[in-house]
Amino acid sequence: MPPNPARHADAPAVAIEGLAMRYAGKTAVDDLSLQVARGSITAVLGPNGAGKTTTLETCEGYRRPQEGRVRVLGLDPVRERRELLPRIGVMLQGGGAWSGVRAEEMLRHVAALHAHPVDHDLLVERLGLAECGRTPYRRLSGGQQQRLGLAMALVGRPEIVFVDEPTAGMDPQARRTTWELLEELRGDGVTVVLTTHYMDEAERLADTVHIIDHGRLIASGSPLELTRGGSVSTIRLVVTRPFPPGAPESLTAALGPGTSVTLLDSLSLLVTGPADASTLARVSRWCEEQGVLPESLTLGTRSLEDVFLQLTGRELEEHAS
Ligand SMILES: Nc1ncnc2c1ncn2[C@@H]1O[C@H](COP(=O)(O)OP(=O)(O)OP(=O)(O)O)[C@@H](O)[C@H]1O
Repeated sequence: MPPNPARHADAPAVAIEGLAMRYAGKTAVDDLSLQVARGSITAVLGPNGAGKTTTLETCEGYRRPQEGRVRVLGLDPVRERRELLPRIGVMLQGGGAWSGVRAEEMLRHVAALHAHPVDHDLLVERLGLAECGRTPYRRLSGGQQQRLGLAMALVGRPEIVFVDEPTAGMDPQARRTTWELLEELRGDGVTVVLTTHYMDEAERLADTVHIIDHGRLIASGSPLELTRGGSVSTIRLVVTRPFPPGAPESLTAALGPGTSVTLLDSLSLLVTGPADASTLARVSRWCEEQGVLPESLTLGTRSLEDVFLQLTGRELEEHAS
């Protein structure tokens, strides 16, 4: 059946209900439900192994949901794959191109599969691929492979693109270009679903962030909603000698209700809550009572990093590759 964008025109770009996926009995995705609005950029954020790629692969039709239901543009990605495929763009982790093929040939090949591909030369220039057009895929740098993967996802003028860790391995310039490109796509009404474990990427780009950990959705909202407006609300305490046992509990008791304390490592901890003068004074009084010498006491705005830390008790980046 030829693509018919009018079918399910009111359906969300992505609707996932109760998705569960297991590999050899090990749970990768656990009762996950989320929706993606059309024309938005949505980031699925989580550490390595959280289940991001598996979730995306069910949306792309590469994996059949073991439990639950997945719809993309109102269509079943497995049963209605032929109808859906021309309408989606997919950037796989690890590129998805044949190892011996030249970059430009690969892009032309993918373009030829689509009825109305975008201007190939424009895409090559935009993504800085001109200089490596004749280079075999396996000889491209990691960042060039990423950029080619992105070009392959976009060349077919998709209504929705799934990009798996789009800027992993890219240099800062290529990262910025990629972000601008994804923002332009949103400006043109294209829906972008990306996975990332870069907080700054999610914070900068996404209209909605879904944080997942161990296959479960643990928080959803706009970056502003999740960080409560980025108000000053964290104190990072770094000390010169390891904290005594039970330090987080004892500091929590000293600060009273409304604050939470997370031990980051043996020499640093994060206080989340009102970071006002009285909290600061109590933290330094507690240091004095415990006989620990602060090396630094830093006020900060609550970031997605802090949200993740508070929800899981772990830092995201230490899990990042
Ligand atoms: N083909 C597979 N066979 C067995 N286990 C798998 C397979 N693919 C993924 N897993 C496991 O499922 C879990 C989720 O993996 P997934 O790749 O979806 O996570 P992710 O959040 O995308 O991680 P990353 O950020 O490292 O890409 C992990 O524990 C992973 O080891």
